[in-house]
Amino acid sequence: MESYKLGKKTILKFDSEEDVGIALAKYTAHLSEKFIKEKGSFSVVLSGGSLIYTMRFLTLPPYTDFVDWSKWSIFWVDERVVPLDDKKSNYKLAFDGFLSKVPIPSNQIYAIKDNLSPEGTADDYEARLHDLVAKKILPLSEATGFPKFDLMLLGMGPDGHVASLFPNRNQKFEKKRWVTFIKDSPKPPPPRITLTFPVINSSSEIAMVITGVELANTVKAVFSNNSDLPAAHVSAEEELTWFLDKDAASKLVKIEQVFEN
Ligand SMILES: O=C1O[C@H](COP(=O)(O)O)[C@@H](O)[C@H](O)[C@H]1O
Repeated sequence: MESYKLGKKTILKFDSEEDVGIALAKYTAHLSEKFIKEKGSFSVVLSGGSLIYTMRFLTLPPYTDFVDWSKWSIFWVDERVVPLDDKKSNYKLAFDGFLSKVPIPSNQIYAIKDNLSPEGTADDYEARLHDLVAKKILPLSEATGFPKFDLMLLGMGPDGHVASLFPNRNQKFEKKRWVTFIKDSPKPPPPRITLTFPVINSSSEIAMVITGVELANTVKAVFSNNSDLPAAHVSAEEELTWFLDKDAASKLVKIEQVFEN
């Protein structure tokens, strides 16, 4: 594994997707222990896509035994506005691949309400976050005033999108809302909701989990000078860690060069 760190950004490069998954499980379990010790709870925000498969090692020993799952709460950085049992639902993907295998209390799993319009779904999810803030279950960032999650686990699409913030759509410019919606996502299904950049970037820790050669050009573009791709706008209050396998990192001539840009 190669590791480069500058300020709040770390890039880790692994030999294989499996090595990324093993390291991601270790990292997540370590943060779970740290946050539970510090504040008694651990809020985790999931993406959909390939991330859930890469998280598979967390559902196996030793993590199944020593992680204090009772203190976890689960949110989604984006969700497709489809029924929760639809195979396109990010909730269903996470349930089948992760949540059904670990004992996180069901009342701490914050899925969308799946019987509303995209606008209504975004409003409802935002209102529920406000409610959690009012009940002091979710803190606000002192720096930004937006909700502060402990850990956000993000993937990236080949077009450089993160969450449901796409290159040629305006949602990525949203500065006030916590949750917004999109009705014409370039990647199906078209109706989605998404946390906004001010919320994403108020997270304590963010992991960008990127594997596969099909993302190599996008990784290179994200790390190039003045990239305007959504993934280039991700930052964290404490630490942003990029987990790359060697295929995803294959177009970076030298990893340390990304810090020179
Ligand atoms: O549509 C989505 O795509 C991204 C990236 O998915 P991947 O399969 O290329 O890893 C995902 O992060 C997002 O949550 C999802 O809704």
